[in-house]
Amino acid sequence: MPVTPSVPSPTVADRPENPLSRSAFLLAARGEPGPHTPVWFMRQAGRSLPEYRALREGTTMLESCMRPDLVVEITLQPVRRYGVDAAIFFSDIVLPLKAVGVDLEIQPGVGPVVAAPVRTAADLAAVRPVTPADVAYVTDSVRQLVGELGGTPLIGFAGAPFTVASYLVEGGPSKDHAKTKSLMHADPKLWHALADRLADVAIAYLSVQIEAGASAIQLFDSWAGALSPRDYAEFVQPHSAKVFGALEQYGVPRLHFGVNTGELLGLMSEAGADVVGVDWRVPLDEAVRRITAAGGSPKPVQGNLDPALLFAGWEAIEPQLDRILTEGRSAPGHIFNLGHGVPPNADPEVLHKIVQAVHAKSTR
Ligand SMILES: Cc1c2[nH]c(c1CCC(=O)O)Cc1[nH]c(c(CCC(=O)O)c1C)Cc1[nH]c(c(CCC(=O)O)c1C)Cc1[nH]c(c(C)c1CCC(=O)O)C2
Repeated sequence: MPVTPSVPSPTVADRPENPLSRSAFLLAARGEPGPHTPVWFMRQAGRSLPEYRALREGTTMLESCMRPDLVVEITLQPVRRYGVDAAIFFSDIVLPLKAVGVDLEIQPGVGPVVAAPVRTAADLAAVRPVTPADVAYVTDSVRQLVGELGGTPLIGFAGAPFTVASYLVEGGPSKDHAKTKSLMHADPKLWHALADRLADVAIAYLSVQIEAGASAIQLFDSWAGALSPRDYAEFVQPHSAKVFGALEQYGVPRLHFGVNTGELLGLMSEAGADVVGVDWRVPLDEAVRRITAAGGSPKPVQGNLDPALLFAGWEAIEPQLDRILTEGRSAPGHIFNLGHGVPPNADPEVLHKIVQAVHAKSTR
């Protein structure tokens, strides 16, 4: 019986002369031993950094994403300040929709708002995958970044079909995702057409980033935790699996993350992730058990400090780092991260201290 490799095939980053071949992040993502436990933070670039706020002054979020000078500088800011083991490309999950003409904006403090929500088959015509020509600024930005980052890998990313569909169907952020779930059940044919289209959007956008030099990708299904395992398996998993399947050819590690996905970890792993992101609700050793119980082999995991702990003081944070590092050892690889994004009011000093402490505590 053919055995499916659990780690991607070797890429250029594996050649010894490439500084990325020694990247702690890429080694952990492949389940191989490295110099220390790598750290990066979701939303490490952004409002928690004064240098970000200064640079963004007078430019909207989406305009910033289209200017390589800003994208490069904003992506590098947290790498310089924190010494994290990976950079994440500065963009947004709705950028590829904006790039093909979907009328939307990102409202400060609110999130993506869509002028004409997608609720009928006719509305779907507005949504198509990007071509490299639609996002030449992404290729430019990634190429420049890869040149500047040297031995620090760049993570490309996209929104997963469910999370992006939620913004399109609801018209903006939603707590209960009621319109999206209603559409799924009331008109499964339209739902599957929309999710399939959004899988193609993610594939196209991620391919552009990988072809320009991104060393890994993360598919954010931030809001998938709103679904029951049954609905996730029927309405979402096949579409996320299409994204992961299409990217397998590139051989870069594929990370997958959502919030409140404790009940879905096995299914999200099964969708084709090489690394499973875990929020703070499930300890990493238990996450590994859930991933393995789904029938797979153990996989590298990413996470999972509660972002609220950033405000609790070092005395409270440090024991949590020890606990998470210990629990993370039950996985073949552990990438330290928060359980969700850096809150805008987080203290950059605390994040810097966490990077240094995780490195010091895990150096082998
Ligand atoms: C759900 C989601 C979105 N965007 C994203 C997700 C998935 C990740 C997650 O679960 O947090 C992904 C994203 N958005 C952004 C990044 C950049 C890279 C990084 O992580 O440092 C990433 C990875 C920049 C951004 N995207 C956004 C900001 C803030 C805008 C600003 O600085 O004015 C940034 C830095 C805007 C945005 N865009 C979105 C939201 C919910 C918001 C926040 C609204 C707000 O609080 O203002 C949609």
